[in-house]
Amino acid sequence: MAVISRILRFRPITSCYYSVSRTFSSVVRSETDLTAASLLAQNKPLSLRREPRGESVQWVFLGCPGVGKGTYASRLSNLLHVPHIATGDLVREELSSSGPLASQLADIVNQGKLVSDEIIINLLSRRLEAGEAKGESGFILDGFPRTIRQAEILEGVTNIDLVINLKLREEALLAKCLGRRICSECGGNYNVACIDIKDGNGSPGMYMAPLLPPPHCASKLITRSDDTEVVVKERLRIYNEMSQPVEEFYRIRGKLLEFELPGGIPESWPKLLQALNLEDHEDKRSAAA
Ligand SMILES: Nc1ncnc2c1ncn2[C@@H]1O[C@H](COP(=O)(O)OP(=O)(O)O)[C@@H](O)[C@H]1O
Repeated sequence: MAVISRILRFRPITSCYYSVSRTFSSVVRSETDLTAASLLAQNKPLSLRREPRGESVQWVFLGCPGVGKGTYASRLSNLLHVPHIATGDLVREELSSSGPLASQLADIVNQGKLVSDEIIINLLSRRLEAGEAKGESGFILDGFPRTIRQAEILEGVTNIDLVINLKLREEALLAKCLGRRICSECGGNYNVACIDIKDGNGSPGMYMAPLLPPPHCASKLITRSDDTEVVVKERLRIYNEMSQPVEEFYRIRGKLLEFELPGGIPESWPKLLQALNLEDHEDKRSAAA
């Protein structure tokens, strides 16, 4: 089983093998050590040997706020039996705790800014270590990496198989974010926005039905505090500035699969499965459960 926090072996240019036991977080902290981060910073060749991890995928979802990363990452996680790890969820869990980071994080998140690489990597490594202790293998990351530095660190500690870049027409993104609702009891994600873009100027129309909650959740819906118009616009701006370069990072490494969402879940899910060569997967009907 290989997760990021396991023992990694690096082959530096001297050609002898070093065995470096590092947690993901220590890669960031110790800049002078022989780590993936420092080798990358010095432009030294790095060869990473991983232990076999069976069939578990190590995938990443990229895409603007509101595009639907959580929806499709969670469906694929059910289908492929690997954990869906959303760094936004890790940040929100920390926010709702009384931990020392909570008030510092609230200010950052409510302004639509990015949390520091160090904090996010600490949260992620804690989550990966807890998963490893439970015997998890593989992952679908959602919301990480979001900066080139995060992508370099991730690339330095493990091999990402595939990066799915979800795209949605810009007119729909803001409405999708503003329509997001969460059930305060079961945590279910819904969307009350009804996107109905008419044909025009040579572009086809697009319809995305709302994703309404079942009756027992309907009276318990809440809106994320960072899903206001001002904050969503800032998050979209920051995505374009800080996270879009991550797409290019993976494109030049031949790992990027671009996927333009053709509409809502009924149209998009089968097409995504097709693009991933999973259309014949036996569990696909239960994936949405
Ligand atoms: N990889 C990351 N790096 C820095 N900040 C992050 C990261 N992931 C999540 N966050 C913080 O958590 C917030 C919510 O993240 P997320 O739920 O992924 O939102 P979005 O809907 O914008 O994709 C972000 O606006 C940011 O403040």
